[in-house]
Amino acid sequence: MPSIIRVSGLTKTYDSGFTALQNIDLEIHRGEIFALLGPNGAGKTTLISIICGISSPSEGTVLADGFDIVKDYRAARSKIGLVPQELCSDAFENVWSAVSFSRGLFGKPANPEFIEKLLRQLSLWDKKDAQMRELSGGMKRRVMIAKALSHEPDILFLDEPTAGVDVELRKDMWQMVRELREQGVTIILTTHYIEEAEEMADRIGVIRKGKILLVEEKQALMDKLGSKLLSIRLQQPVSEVPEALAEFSLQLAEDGDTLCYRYDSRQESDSIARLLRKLTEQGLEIRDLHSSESSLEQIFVSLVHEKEQ
Ligand SMILES: Nc1ncnc2c1ncn2[C@@H]1O[C@H](COP(=O)(O)OP(=O)(O)OP(=O)(O)O)[C@@H](O)[C@H]1O
Repeated sequence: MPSIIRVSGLTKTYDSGFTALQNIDLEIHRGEIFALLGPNGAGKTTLISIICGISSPSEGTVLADGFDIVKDYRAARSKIGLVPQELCSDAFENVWSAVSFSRGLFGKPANPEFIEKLLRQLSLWDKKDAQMRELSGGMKRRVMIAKALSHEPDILFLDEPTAGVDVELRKDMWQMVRELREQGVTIILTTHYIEEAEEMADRIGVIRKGKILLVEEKQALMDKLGSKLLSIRLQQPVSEVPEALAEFSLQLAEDGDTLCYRYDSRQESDSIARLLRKLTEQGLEIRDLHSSESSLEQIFVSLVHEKEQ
C-alpha cells in the first residue's frame, strides 16, 4: 500500500539534552487508521509535533504526501490537520468563526458551503452561532476536529482524542473517525487505551521510551493477544503430561496436579470438550477447572517487555 507519511531516521533531542525520539522509521499508509500506542512520556506528542511542523527534528526526515516537512513546510502542513491534546480556543469566539478562521490560516479561500457541510457532519450545525464557552466538553472536542479539517487536509492527527471522555462520547468519536476514513482521510491517533486501538485501528504502532517497538496489522496483533488459559486441577498429581494428550500442548504446573491449556478464545472450536473427554478416557479425574483471559493490558505489557529484552 502506498505511504502518505514516511518518517526516516527521526531523532529528537530537546534543548535540555533529553532525547525523546531515537531513530524512528515509520510509514503510514494512505487511507488507514493508524493507532500509536504508548505509555506517558513515550514520545507520541513529540513525534506528532514534528510531523506537524510544531517542533523541529534533530535528525532524520519526514515526508507528508511527498513533501518534506522542513524544506516544503507549507505544502506539507497544508496536507495535515491536527487535533491537539489540549482543547485550546477563544472562549468568546463562536463556532462558525473559529472554524472559518482556521481555514483562512492556511491561505484557503472562504468556502461557506464546505464549512456548513463540516459542521453538519460533526453535529455542530445547530451550535454554529454559540460561543465556545457555551459548549460542552464533547462539543468543544468536535469543534477542534472541525478546525483541524477546515482546510481540507488528507491526513488527520488526533492526539488522545478521547482522554477523559465518557463512554458514550467515546463511541460517537470512534464513529466519526470511521466516517472520516470512509471519505478518504488518513487518520493517525495516539491513545493510552488498548481498547480504543482495538476498536478503531487498521494498524497499531507501539512506542516506548522514544523507540518504535512494533508496527503490526491490528488483526495480527489481536491474534497474538487473544489467548485464554484453562487450568485443570487434577484429583491426583501426574509426573508428566500423558502422551495421549500431546495434541493439546499442555503444560504441567510444577506440583504436577494442574494442567494448563492455552487456547484461542475466538476460534470456533470444540477443543475443550475433546480435551475433557480425553482426560476422562485416561482415567484422570478433575478436581477443579479455572479459565482466565489474559487482559489485553497484561499481554500488551508482556509484548512490550519481550520486545525490549
Ligand atoms: N519541550 C521539552 N523539553 C524537554 N523535554 C521534553 C519536552 N517536551 C517533552 N519532553 C519530554 O519528552 C518525553 C516525551 O514526551 P511526549 O509528550 O512526547 O510523550 P507522550 O508519549 O506524548 O506522553 P503522554 O502520553 O503523557 O502525552 C517526555 O519524557 C517529556 O518529558
